[in-house]
Amino acid sequence: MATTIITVGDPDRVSDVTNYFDSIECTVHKREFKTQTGTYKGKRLTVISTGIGTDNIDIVLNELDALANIDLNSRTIRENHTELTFVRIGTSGAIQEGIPLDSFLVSEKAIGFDGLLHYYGNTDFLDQDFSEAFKEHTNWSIHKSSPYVVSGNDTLVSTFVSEGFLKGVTATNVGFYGPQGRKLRLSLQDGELNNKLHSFEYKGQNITNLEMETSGIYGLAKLLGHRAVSLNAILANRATGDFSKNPKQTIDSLIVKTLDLLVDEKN
Ligand SMILES: O=P(O)(O)O[C@H]1O[C@H](CO)[C@@H](O)[C@H]1O
Ligand SMILES: O=c1cc[nH]c(=O)[nH]1
Repeated sequence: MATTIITVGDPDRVSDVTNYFDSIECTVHKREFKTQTGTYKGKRLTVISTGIGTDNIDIVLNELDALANIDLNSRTIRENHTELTFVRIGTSGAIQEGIPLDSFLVSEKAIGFDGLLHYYGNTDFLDQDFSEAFKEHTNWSIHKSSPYVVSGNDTLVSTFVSEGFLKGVTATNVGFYGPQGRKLRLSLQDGELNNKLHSFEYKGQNITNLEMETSGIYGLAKLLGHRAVSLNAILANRATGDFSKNPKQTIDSLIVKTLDLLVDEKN
């Protein structure tokens, strides 16, 4: 495993990334988790698919951390901590009209509706004032997990912002349909939720986009002493109802841009 790890949702996206590599040294595939390690322009990288959702992120981040920081023979924590860098290359839907289709957005923060972080201790880094303001604004049902707010790695976020990525607050949802306000045959507990996300503002920050992994990645990376950044290819704009006409091309350009930026990165 390399110390810089690209996570993607879709197992097929792993080879979309590694097709650009100079060489691939290993491939492993089990369930939705496909992993390839190789080099791109001389930089060693691991690419892993996580499938969908923070429940899978819990498995992926804990197990990759274990490979780096636990001696699996003696089952003891290694004395010297190895810091990993996680870079999510994912897709997302914007909820503000001003975010163009096919743009790239780096998540400065995530607001997680998934509840994963509440199962861990030592989460003092969560922004409680932000989540309290959000719960009040949305009249959040007590039957749902309590939202939590967590930041990405500042240095990594700045690197991508300086390369023209938009910056935003990403809502990590616990599902794709009801939790993201999509209606097929079922009615919603709060049909106004996406409008409330759209109108929410806290200290000049708006919620910008929806996806399903970032809060778990940011939260576990902080707990485990790693760096993380989440990059979103904006394929839908839920506020305008528009969808990308070239999703494959947009994801591909995000992959190439990210790989080139990672070559210049420190780890
Ligand atoms: O394209 P990926 O990386 O899977 O990301 C987004 O797409 C999936 C939902 O379609 C969720 O995993 C969401 O986070
Ligand atoms: O709207 C979207 C697009 C991609 N992934 C999501 O979870 N939501």
